Amino acid sequence: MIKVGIVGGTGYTGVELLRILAVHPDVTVSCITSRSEAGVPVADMYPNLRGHFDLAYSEPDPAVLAACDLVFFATPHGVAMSMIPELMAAGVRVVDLSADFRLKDLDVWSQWYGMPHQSPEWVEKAVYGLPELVREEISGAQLVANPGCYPTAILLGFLPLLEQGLADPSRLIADGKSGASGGGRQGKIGMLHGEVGESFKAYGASGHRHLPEIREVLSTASGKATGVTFVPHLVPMVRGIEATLYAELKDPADFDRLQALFEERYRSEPFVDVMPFGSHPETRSVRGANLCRMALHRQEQSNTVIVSSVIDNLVKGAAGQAVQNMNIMFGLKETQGLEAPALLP
Ligand SMILES: NC(=O)C1=CN([C@@H]2O[C@H](COP(=O)(O)OP(=O)(O)OC[C@H]3O[C@@H](n4cnc5c(N)ncnc54)[C@H](OP(=O)(O)O)[C@@H]3O)[C@@H](O)[C@H]2O)C=CC1
Ligand SMILES: CC(=O)N[C@@H](CCC(=O)OP(=O)(O)O)C(=O)O
Repeated sequence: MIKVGIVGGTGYTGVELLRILAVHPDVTVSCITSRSEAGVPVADMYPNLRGHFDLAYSEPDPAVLAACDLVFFATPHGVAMSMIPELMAAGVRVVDLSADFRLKDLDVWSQWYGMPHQSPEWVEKAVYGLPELVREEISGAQLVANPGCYPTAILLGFLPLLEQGLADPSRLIADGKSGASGGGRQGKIGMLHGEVGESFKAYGASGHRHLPEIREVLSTASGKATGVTFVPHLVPMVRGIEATLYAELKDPADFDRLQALFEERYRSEPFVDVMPFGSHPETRSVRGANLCRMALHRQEQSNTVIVSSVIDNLVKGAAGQAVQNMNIMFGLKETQGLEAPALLP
């Protein structure tokens, strides 16, 4: 059994990790932290977990975490990087759900996250945990940087086009929409039901911290500098991201082979579903599932290919992908604990 610790177990992604790990046959959760709820039994706080966990929340203790085989950080940015050197020295493997190790360029990281990096020596060694892109590297990694939620939906949709050099990499557009759980559980006025309900708005149009992450991964994957316009939106739902992606095809004749190309690219991927050409994937079709579902479109009289990509931000966009990465790191069946279909309606 893999002995797992979770730092940040009261937040949305931490509790989603617990929900998934509750039925994972190869894992025991031995430690789950919260500073504000230390001493409170997990099942008292989250009754959906009654009967699954006897644990109570505890203060983060590096000595206890160092005794785990793997630690998940489901904490705000800046927390994991302060504890990583000690855990790495103890031989613990880590999947960090925050953005601390996602960007390779430290100056760009500091510019977007507003603080100096505390573990620069581990940034280079960390592997960006998008299994559909770098599965082999993940299997040997000690530290995996779990991708951001918007980047997961956007990268999976753009990758087949850029890997094959079919689209102009300088003119990509990603229009992202997220449910409010993407903002986390800590109180923010902008996330109150009275603010989010019956409303729909763009935010971060002049630049969002996921922009450098999307740009860096696409540039590495395509071998070319990539120009992406990314605008996120907040929609009045709890879970889910829909990303509508636009790319200019260099040669319109390639439209005829795009569907086959996407199907081939993801044929052996258990967590990517390419729907029939012209479909409109819905966020509710992936709610609770570790799945990115996508579909291609061609708008009439244009060379623009449109990809609609949906994920559950808390599952394929966070906790599910983190467990997928753990499975790969420990040589388990990649789908272990992640096979449940979406909840619908
Ligand atoms: N929500 C989403 O859809 C996604 C989130 N992420 C990322 O995952 C991480 C967690 O997100 P989310 O679950 O939404 O966040 P929440 O705000 O819901 O939860 C944060 C958790 O971290 C703990 N925490 C906060 N500060 C510290 C600290 N200094 N030291 C130790 N623990 C701390 C909190 O508990 P306590 O304060 O009691 O210790 C809480 O359990 C973030 O980096 C987020 O950006 C990634 C993809 C998607
Ligand atoms: C709706 C909402 O607020 N979404 C968050 C992104 C979700 C998230 O937690 O970002 P990471 O995946 O990088 O951790 C935001 O825009 O900052």
